[in-house]
Amino acid sequence: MGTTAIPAGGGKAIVIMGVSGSGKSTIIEILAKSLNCNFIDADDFHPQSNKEKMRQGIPLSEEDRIPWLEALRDALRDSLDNGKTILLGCSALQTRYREILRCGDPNYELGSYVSLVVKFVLLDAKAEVLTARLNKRAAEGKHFMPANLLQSQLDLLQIEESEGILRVDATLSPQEVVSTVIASLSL
Ligand SMILES: Nc1ncnc2c1ncn2[C@@H]1O[C@H](COP(=O)(O)OP(=O)(O)OP(=O)(O)O)[C@@H](O)[C@H]1O
Ligand SMILES: O=C(O)[C@H](O)[C@@H](O)[C@H](O)[C@H](O)CO
Repeated sequence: MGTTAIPAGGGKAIVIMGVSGSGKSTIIEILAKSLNCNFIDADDFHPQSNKEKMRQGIPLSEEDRIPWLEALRDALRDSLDNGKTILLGCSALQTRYREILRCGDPNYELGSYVSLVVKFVLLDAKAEVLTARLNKRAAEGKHFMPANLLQSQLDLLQIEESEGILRVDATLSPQEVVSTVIASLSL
């Protein structure tokens, strides 16, 4: 048999996406508890060189992002192959980046944007809200990502209506965001 079998057990991959400060790390932790499933924070998959670049206020390049996204795709595939639902918090700013992640689904056909198992949820908030959150987080010394990289991320964020991405208001409370995701995706 080949390697294109439908994932056993009907697991799903839910990718919580958006720019820095939108709440990906916060939401995946709470959602994972609600769904009793594993989660991956894409930050944990960055090589030290990527983190150091961001720490210095330099946006990642395509060359920095592609191997990172491919490693994340492989992690999604591993989970799905084992029939497990997995959550991923990842910026996934461009359609072509999301295409790499959709390939975690062994049956995904590139360009169709319809994967029954890899779904995207965009955490949506205005720049002012995000800047305030990032400044606060940086002041607390909690994260390597500086607020001055936010504009480069907003510039890169690309959403095509044909992708059918679920858009959720990221200014709701974390619990409300989680409840909305669960209800909207019938999880
Ligand atoms: N729904 C929310 N309401 C209010 N504050 C929030 C909400 N979600 C997250 N925050 C706060 O905003 C800050 C950024 O959240 P978080 O680190 O989860 O974002 P992120 O998208 O993972 O960011 P990055 O991509 O930079 O890692 C944190 O200080 C967090 O506590
Ligand atoms: O695509 C990117 O530039 C990266 O994923 C960044 O978004 C960071 O990982 C994240 O925002 C910091 O936590």
